[in-house]
Amino acid sequence: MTETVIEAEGLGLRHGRRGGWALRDCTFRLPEGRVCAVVGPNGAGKSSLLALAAGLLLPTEGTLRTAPRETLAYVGQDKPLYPQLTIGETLRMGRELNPERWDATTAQRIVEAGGLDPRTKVRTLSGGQRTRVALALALGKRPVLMLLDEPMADLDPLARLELMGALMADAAENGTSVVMSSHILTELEGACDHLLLVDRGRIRLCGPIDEVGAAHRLLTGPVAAATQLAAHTVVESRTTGRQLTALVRPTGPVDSRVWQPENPTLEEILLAHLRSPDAPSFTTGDSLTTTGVRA
Ligand SMILES: Nc1ncnc2c1ncn2[C@@H]1O[C@H](COP(=O)(O)OP(=O)(O)OP(=O)(O)O)[C@@H](O)[C@H]1O
Repeated sequence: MTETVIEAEGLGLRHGRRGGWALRDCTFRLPEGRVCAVVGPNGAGKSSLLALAAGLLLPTEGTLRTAPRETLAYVGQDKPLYPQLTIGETLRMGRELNPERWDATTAQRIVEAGGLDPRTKVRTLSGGQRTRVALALALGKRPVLMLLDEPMADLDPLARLELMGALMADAAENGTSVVMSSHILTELEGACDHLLLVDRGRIRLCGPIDEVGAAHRLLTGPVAAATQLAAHTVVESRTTGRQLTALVRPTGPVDSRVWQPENPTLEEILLAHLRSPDAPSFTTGDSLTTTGVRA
């Protein structure tokens, strides 16, 4: 079994004593070397989870273990950079703070690809340009685990493609584990191989994207045969006249004389779970087994 970069057990977080639970009962593990999409609606708990993983917040209950702090890179939504420094000075600071691991070539390449002059002050940069510098700084650290909170939100489509490509190439070349959040699945689909769906503070889906896809079927058949579905885990079912369409996790063979099975898209799987808050969660075996986080 591969090493683990994040392991949560019974993880819960309240923001402040009187706040509600931003996360509750979260148990999962993320194997090393994956590019994981953390998706979920606004307010689901994605940023809270990433901030916990980055060590910026402490759990209210349960545990969260990650790779050692000095091997993490975190880019939050607010992209904390020093506004009075130039881009060049920012990268030099990155090098000084990470003398052992700093990869100047990669950091510079990311900055140059955006046509940015290293003499430019950070405070004069646009939101998307700041994101680019923050990602250059994060990649330059040559981290074991990159935690990116909505990294693509303020990038134009070209910059998004280019930076996503750079991130993926880096992850593939160096085996970097990447965890990035978005509330727009299409932004991450294709780039990620692992999925974590967070909804109302709970983990609803967790596992390799291909396994999550393979575990679900979209069945269409007569309403009269609805009772047959009880043999499976029904995530969502909808009727149109006499026809029933259900997203299920089959627990055995499906009678193909009665049901027309299709492979749902990932978006269909996510939306069905979000529309059905009481549907059971799905976590692949490998996402639950405890192995201990790499020291
Ligand atoms: N500093 C804070 N103080 C109090 N409550 C907070 C704080 N930060 C987040 N919350 C609450 O915690 C819950 C989870 O918020 P979080 O920011 O983690 O969600 P999110 O999935 O990242 O949302 P979005 O997609 O909108 O960024 C929300 O109910 C939010 O109101």
